[in-house]
Amino acid sequence: MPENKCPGEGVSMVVLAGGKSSRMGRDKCDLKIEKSTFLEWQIEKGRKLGITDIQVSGYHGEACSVPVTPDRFPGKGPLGGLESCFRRAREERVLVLGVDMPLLPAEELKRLLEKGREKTKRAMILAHQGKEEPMAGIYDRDLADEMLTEIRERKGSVFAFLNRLGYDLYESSAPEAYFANINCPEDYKKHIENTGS
Ligand SMILES: Nc1nc2c(ncn2[C@@H]2O[C@H](COP(=O)(O)OP(=O)(O)OP(=O)(O)O)[C@@H](O)[C@H]2O)c(=O)[nH]1
Repeated sequence: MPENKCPGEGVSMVVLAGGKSSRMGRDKCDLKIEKSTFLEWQIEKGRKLGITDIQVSGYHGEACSVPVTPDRFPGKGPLGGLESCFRRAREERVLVLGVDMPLLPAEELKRLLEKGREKTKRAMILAHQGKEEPMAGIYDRDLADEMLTEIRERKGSVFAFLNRLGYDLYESSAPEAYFANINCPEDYKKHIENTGS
């Protein structure tokens, strides 16, 4: 088979951008990194990978360069966001990326996409030094119904869902800083503001 030149071919993307941002005290999507907002910064990574079907999940703000999909069941957390977006995704596999992992480079997502082509389970998530990141993963679009069951009948925890489902890991050896979750003002100061980004 010829090598796939475009890493994002056959893949949709969902940027998770809902929730309360309660630890940050303001919407994390609107924080700045290199003159961009976190939200547009993450969307741009999908474009760089050649993904054309990109949705933003649950964003409460006004300006966004791609379609925003509201949560069908608000308050159900990230799984609720994914459930809504997966129903609209055009491709069978979906790259999921949290808005609060802005330091994860497109190159690392490219590797995840490549590894994801060999996945044996219906989801593959990124891991780093034993820490698993379900908000950076490749998921099958047809998981939407099972996600709905998880949020209707259980607590809707992403990890509980994945444990029930079974999932593959892509264990990354990239530098630790790439995996920073920017959740509170201290994280922002430490990883972005004070680094001159
Ligand atoms: N669509 C959608 N996304 C969510 C929801 N809750 C969290 N997220 C996203 O999931 C990722 C991880 O979110 P968390 O940091 O756990 O939660 P948060 O609400 O953003 O922040 P905290 O209130 O500080 O816990 C982020 O990309 C959020 O934007 C939700 O209810 N709907």
